[in-house]
Amino acid sequence: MIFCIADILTPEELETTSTLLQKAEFIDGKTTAGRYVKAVKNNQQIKTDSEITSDLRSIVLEALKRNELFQIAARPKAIRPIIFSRYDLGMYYGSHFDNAIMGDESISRTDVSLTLFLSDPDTYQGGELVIETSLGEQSFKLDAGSAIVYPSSTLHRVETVTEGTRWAAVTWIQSLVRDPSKREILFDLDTARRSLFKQYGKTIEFDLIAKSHANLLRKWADI
Ligand SMILES: O=C(O)CCC(=O)C(=O)O
Ligand SMILES: [Fe+2]
Repeated sequence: MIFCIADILTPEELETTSTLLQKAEFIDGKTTAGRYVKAVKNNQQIKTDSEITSDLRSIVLEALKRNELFQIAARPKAIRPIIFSRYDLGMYYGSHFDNAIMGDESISRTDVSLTLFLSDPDTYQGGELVIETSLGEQSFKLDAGSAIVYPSSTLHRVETVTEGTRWAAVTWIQSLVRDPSKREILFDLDTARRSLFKQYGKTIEFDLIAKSHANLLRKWADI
């Protein structure tokens, strides 16, 4: 499933993030691209070994940790170090899929990809994230502070920016539940369980759904 998650960052966090990004140093995005992807990657990425980057990463990581929808949609086991990217006029990231395994010393599998949009969509033209799905191509350009999570197995691209600058944060998640269809079942049960509890409290129906959710999670989680 593809999820759009609104307002991951608060307006204050968004402002701090924008201020820090303006001061950050950027390098060619090709430096972190694999052999085949280099040819289609034309963007800038923040230098990772700086205090600004660790401050930016903490803000986004904290925001992801407290976001309930992100937690139940992705079921994160590990989150890769967040990359901040910048697409100026003419920049793009052509069609590609993300590496299945990432990292050197600490490696993780990429199950879910995430883009957190950091620019107001009115401030740039182009720059849509386009994902190939079974229903055809779907194009996303979200509000600043909102994120999209989608299966890392998809082909996707970032359209050329034709005006302004597109800022974004991207990362990859190894999920506790590797199979997207199993994640979807757990997501639905979790949503139903929460809604039942909110409406009727701890009823027998709530208990049965909550128990089934927990038992499937126990069956499917790879720890
Ligand atoms: O910036 C985006 O929306 C996606 C970037 C991307 O696909 C990647 O870094 O692999
Ligand atoms: Fe990608």
